Amino acid sequence: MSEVQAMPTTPGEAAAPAPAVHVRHVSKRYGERQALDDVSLEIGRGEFFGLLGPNGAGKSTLVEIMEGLRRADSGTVAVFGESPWPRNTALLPRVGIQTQSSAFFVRQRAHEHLRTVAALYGAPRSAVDATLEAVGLTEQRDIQVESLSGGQRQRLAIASALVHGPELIFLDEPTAALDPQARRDLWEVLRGLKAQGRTIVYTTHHLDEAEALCDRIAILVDGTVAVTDTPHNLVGGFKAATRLMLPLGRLGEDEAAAIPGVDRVTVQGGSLVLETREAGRVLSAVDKLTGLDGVQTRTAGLEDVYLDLTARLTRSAHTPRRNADTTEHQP
Ligand SMILES: Nc1ncnc2c1ncn2[C@@H]1O[C@H](COP(=O)(O)OP(=O)(O)OP(=O)(O)O)[C@@H](O)[C@H]1O
Repeated sequence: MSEVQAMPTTPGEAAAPAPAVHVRHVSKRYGERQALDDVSLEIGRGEFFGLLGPNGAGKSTLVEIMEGLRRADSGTVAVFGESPWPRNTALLPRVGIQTQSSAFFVRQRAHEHLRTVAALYGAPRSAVDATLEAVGLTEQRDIQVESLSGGQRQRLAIASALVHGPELIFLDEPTAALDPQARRDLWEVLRGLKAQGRTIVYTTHHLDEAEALCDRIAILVDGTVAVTDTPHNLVGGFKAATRLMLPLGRLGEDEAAAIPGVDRVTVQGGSLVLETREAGRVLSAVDKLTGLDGVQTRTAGLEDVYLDLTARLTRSAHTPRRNADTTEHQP
């Protein structure tokens, strides 16, 4: 098992600042389970980078390796040009980490907890109130951590990752326990951090979030990077069907299916859904038959790209060889 080492630099490379994170050919195995298989990616400074993938794809393992919390079996990782493993104390003030199981000083009040975290990093006390404000916890500052709601604790975990003003922030499903308004509020906080030039590595299962926030995303499937690109390019390159939604009762299913250009007709959530790759032609036919009042159209988004890609790759991975690889290890 080889150590993860700092990236070698050549004289030509020395002039350019190192990327925020550089992962090259990283693999990691837990027993028989290949959690990461030859993963390479580069995250630029100031980039908002999303890490997506189904449960068990290897996202947390990859993030923990980038954070220096876990050692890769092989490959190299560099954070601002330095190896995060073994524990690199020079990187600590530059990196903020929120995990799915963040630890708290539960007997402290929210602001005391954050003050303790700030002190550990040598951050100024003034940062405490500003960070509580940024994550929307000012009103809860005097509440004991153990009495905070799940979503409020989540926000405190995020505040703990931000309070020392790190340049690189790892957020692992930060909106998992947040209500819709708190989620949108956090988006604004994150956009503010991005505007300040900070780099954000963001793990999420919310595709709308990745589409709205991330400059680039990587989709991990079965421990390998299936694709890395901007949400815009991924959606643009995906030739998906457009869905036309008609109020029920407007057209019969058979009548709709007979319209030239309609690929599939289903009934979903009170609508007759027509899938087509010739939206203009079908819309004009629907217009002639029933008018377009109340007709909605939906084009493909990142979620469609993600579902298509992960379904295809997961299907192709479910060969006898893959099954043999995975039967012994459950999360
Ligand atoms: N400490 C461990 N020991 C054994 N197997 C592990 C360990 N940690 C993770 N695994 C396995 O490695 C694979 C990748 O897990 P990982 O947690 O990195 O995936 P993930 O993409 O973060 O999943 P999720 O979206 O569910 O959080 C899974 O099959 C998981 O069961």
